[in-house]
Amino acid sequence: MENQYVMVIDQGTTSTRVVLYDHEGMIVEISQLACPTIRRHTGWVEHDANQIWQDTKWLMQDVLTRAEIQANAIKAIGITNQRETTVIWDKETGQPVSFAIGWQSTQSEKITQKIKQRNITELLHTKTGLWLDSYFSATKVLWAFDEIEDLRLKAANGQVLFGTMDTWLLWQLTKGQVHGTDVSNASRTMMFNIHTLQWDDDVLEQLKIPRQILPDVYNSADDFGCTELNGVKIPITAIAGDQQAALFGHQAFEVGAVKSTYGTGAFMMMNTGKTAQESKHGLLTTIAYGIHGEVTYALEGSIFSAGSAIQWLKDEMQLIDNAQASSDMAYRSRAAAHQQIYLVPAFTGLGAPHWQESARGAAFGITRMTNDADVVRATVESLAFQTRDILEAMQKDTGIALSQLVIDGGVSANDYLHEFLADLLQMKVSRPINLEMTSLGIAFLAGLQSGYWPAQNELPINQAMIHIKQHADSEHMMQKNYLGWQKAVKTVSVFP
Ligand SMILES: Nc1ncnc2c1ncn2[C@@H]1O[C@H](COP(=O)(O)OP(=O)(O)O)[C@@H](O)[C@H]1O
Ligand SMILES: O=P(O)(O)OC[C@H](O)CO
Repeated sequence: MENQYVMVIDQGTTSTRVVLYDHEGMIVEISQLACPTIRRHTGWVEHDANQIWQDTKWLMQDVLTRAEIQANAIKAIGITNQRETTVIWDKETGQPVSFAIGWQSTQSEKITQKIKQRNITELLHTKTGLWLDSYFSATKVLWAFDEIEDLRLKAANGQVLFGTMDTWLLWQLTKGQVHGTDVSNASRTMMFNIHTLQWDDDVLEQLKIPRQILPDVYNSADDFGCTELNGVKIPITAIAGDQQAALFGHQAFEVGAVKSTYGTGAFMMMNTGKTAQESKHGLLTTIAYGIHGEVTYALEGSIFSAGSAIQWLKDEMQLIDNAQASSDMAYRSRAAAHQQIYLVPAFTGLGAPHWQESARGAAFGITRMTNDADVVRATVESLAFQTRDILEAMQKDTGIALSQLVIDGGVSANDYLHEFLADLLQMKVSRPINLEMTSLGIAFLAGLQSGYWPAQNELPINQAMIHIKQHADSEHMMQKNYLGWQKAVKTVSVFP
């Protein structure tokens, strides 16, 4: 395996990255471009799918150049991606019919409300494991059908194709040969039956979405065809949603193993093994990964605003010059300890466990003494409070009392967040030195399928971790703080 690498395409909400991994599971090279967001109206979050494909192609070349290797050193490619984000494109021309509709986008909110009135929420939930919300792809497709001339007809005639970001990139990489996705991504569309592992005819009939626009569904580790890079044919051997890939990256293979990933959003996931455990507390039942025709399920809590709240502090509020500064500033606020304030970042509604898509953000407890550092601290802390909401729901659903948590993703580099999480959750919280668990996970899946690694239990374990334990005297204060947060969230949920 010397001089051979696995190439990962990690198409996230904030950036697109191409990463090379070696046989020890170490990053050899990484190349990254920002993924610009288009905001045509309040609440809309879109991307230019063509631009993402052009950037991906460029990054694949750039990473080879930086690593000074040839394409024939790449054993296999894996794709991982922001989930739910919806692209529809013309089958003949390959041109998207509009911008990609981002997972955070609320433009299909009215459609979602209308469907809610039809009392099919339970049916959708039972079959897909998801709670009806504009977050998932199905209502985004319906929005496009309503808004784009003739699109419904073209879909019925099989002239257009639907895909999440993985499907779009796979179609491009294989020059239109493969229209496919994997079970983990399919399970986020609200059209896929997580029990039969098929697109669900009842759901499609209820929503009036024609089956022929949907991709073929593969295992997460599977043979997805080949792409040509500098004249060399390279197999694409894995696809998985970014959150599921991160679970795999942590090697959270045991039932009950949990991770929380802080990227643009934050997503806590528990491996529930072969059981599609239904949540009674607002979590999602989803597919973690599929290998050799067998799927592993997970419970998931989805937090819509994490890194996006940090970006808001930087871009709109201009309280920090860069994301990294948020940690020092939060510490500065705590040192001054004016008062506990709460910032509920419900910019695009609230996800799990509240599912209030019309909720909007608010700040509570502001006084004449409140300053910029306090707002930054409250924003960083809001990520931890939301994590506790999910953790409590997860413990109630499963009866499993967690004693530690592993975290990853760009925002988990924030030392203040890391320390505050340990205190608030009253447990040891650990983050790996390599925060790119998403790309590591898809490298593992691609490497397993291509024979780069022989078996799941022989994957390299080289994750140096930073561990933080709760402060001995923090429990009482944190309990008080958390009660304040719960009141704040409740208020936001009923406003306006
Ligand atoms: N030290 C930090 N503190 C807080 N946020 C950070 C820090 N470093 C990066 N971020 C945030 O992390 C996010 C990017 O994380 P990443 O995992 O790359 O996201 P994605 O997968 O959604 O593209 C950005 O929103 C950025 O603002
Ligand atoms: O871009 P991320 O890493 O926040 O991930 C987005 C999720 O996949 C949305 O469900």
